[in-house]
Amino acid sequence: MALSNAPFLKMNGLGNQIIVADMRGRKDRVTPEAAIAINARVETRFDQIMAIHDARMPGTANYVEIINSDGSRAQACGNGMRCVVQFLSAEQGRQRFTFETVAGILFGEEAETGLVTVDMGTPKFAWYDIPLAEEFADTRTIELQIGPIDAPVLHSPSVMSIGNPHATFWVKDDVWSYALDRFGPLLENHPIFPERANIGIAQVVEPDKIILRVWERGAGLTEACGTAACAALVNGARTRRTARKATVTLPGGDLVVEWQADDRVTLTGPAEFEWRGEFDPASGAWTRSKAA
Ligand SMILES: N[C@@H](CCC[C@H](N)C(=O)O)C(=O)O
Repeated sequence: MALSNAPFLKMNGLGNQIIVADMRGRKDRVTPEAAIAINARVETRFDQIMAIHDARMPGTANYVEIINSDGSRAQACGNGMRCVVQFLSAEQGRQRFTFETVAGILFGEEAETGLVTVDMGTPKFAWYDIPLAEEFADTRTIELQIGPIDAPVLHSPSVMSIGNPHATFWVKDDVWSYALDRFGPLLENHPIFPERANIGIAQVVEPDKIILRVWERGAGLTEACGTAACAALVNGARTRRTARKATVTLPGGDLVVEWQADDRVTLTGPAEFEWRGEFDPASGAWTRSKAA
């Protein structure tokens, strides 16, 4: 028997294109084929689908699954979590939520200002946790063998996991002068990253100001990436380039990231509703709702 369509909201978190799929009360999942089909249409091009399922663990509001636009599954998505918090907050009239994700238990809260803060958990630095394909005693700076690319600074990133794998490459000049569209795929798929990696190019302007561009694993160049902003701040602080709290400016705008004394990392920024529709989680066939 065919299942009914599931409702979705098209949202964005600082220009990170997000589809919030309401899978509550259902047993099925969004398939990779559906994600690829949805992304193939210009109107629904997206970076991540955040699929909200019924809670599986006591004490959590929901289980949230994350699907990249290439159909792969991700463990964490900061901008998407803010969209989920804003959707549930508007629906339920309460501001604080606890979620289960593959990356662990995360917390989110919408403030009176409309900005949303998510607690993204604790960073991991061990090579096997990121993961890397070979042992590195110190992941604050690793040397990559990349072959003859014309940007030597793109050989020595700081690497870590904030649920998902990140490499932050530090540059002293303008982040826009680097052909991230060309280097991104090469670095994302470098053999040192057995599960691929999100690639950030970061410039520290002041200890509390970072400019960042990101090539996302499974999604390519995006306007903003919340977990990459967390990685830039944490990697910046552990290499003594930045303070433990900073504004991270991405093409889509600003995020505030703090690496707290208890080791947890928080991310604050906007989330915006665009339009709603319904879709078939198996095939990706969708229609836009007439209601706003
Ligand atoms: N847009 C995200 C990150 C989404 C997941 C990432 N592409 C991955 O595969 O790890 C964010 O805001 O954090």
